[in-house]
Amino acid sequence: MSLVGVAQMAALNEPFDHISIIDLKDMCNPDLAIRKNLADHVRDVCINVGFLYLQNYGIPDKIIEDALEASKTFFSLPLERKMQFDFRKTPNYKGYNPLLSGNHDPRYNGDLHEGFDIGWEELRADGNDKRANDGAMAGANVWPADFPKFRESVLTYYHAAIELGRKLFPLFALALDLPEDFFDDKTKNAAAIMRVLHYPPQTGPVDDLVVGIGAHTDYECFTLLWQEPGIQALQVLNKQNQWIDAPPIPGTLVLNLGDQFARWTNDVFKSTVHRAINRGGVHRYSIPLFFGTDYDVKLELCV
Ligand SMILES: O=C(O)CCC(=O)C(=O)O
Ligand SMILES: [Fe+2]
Repeated sequence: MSLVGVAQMAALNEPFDHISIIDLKDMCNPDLAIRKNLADHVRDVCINVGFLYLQNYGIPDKIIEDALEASKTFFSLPLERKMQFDFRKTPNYKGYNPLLSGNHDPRYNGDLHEGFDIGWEELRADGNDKRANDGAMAGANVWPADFPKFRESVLTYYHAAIELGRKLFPLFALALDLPEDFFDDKTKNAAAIMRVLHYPPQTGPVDDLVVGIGAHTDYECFTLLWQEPGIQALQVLNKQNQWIDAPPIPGTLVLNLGDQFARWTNDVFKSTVHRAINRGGVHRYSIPLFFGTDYDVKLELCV
């Protein structure tokens, strides 16, 4: 059946009420039939939901723990110190985003989170860069010089997640019935902006105009999201406009599709609206990494 046929069937389906777990253990299996079987599951979820959990994603816990620890320390610094890295003062929006500086959904009063944005950078600057730091978001990252652990830990996670993202493109290609190397020449200097986020607890009377991050879709091909265990905040909108909780599931990352894949597939793949509200009474941290292609890739219909 063609993808369009599958999409027509999907349109008849019930709105989703949960988010599936996809096990990546067979992602690089030498047997194509096994990889294809995995890709078929991915395709189904991409057409119907646009959100999934990834299991066996291959990033060691220690790398995640270190990035979390360093992020907590950074966000606990005094505001004046953090404001030295204000993203509005840096080339192409790298650095610190204070609370309420963003507003993903203009109906609300601003996003109740602070963040720190980085783009491509080699961990060791030895002149052997694996790729060029070019494209629309080119420009150096900014880092607190007296807190080297922050750069080391956050960038180590960034590179581990980039490795994972690179392996996912062939899986998406298979899911779209394309050659597995379809994205290879389109992801040489792929867009890959990562944000470390801190959501303070939302306490007091519930005000629907106050959210951690307002309802939105992501822009790129897909997002890999690590969210802090044990704290429910992320929600995903289904076809009946119901908010479905996407709680952290131990041992998984969340993956959601973005507008670039939706546009590229003529909306066969779904870029699903989501938001986060941190009403659990505790501080919450999350780390999304937004994967696009090279900035100059032409989006020609691929299904
Ligand atoms: O923090 C989260 O769970 C969601 C973050 C998000 O949706 C985003 O940064 O685009
Ligand atoms: Fe998002």
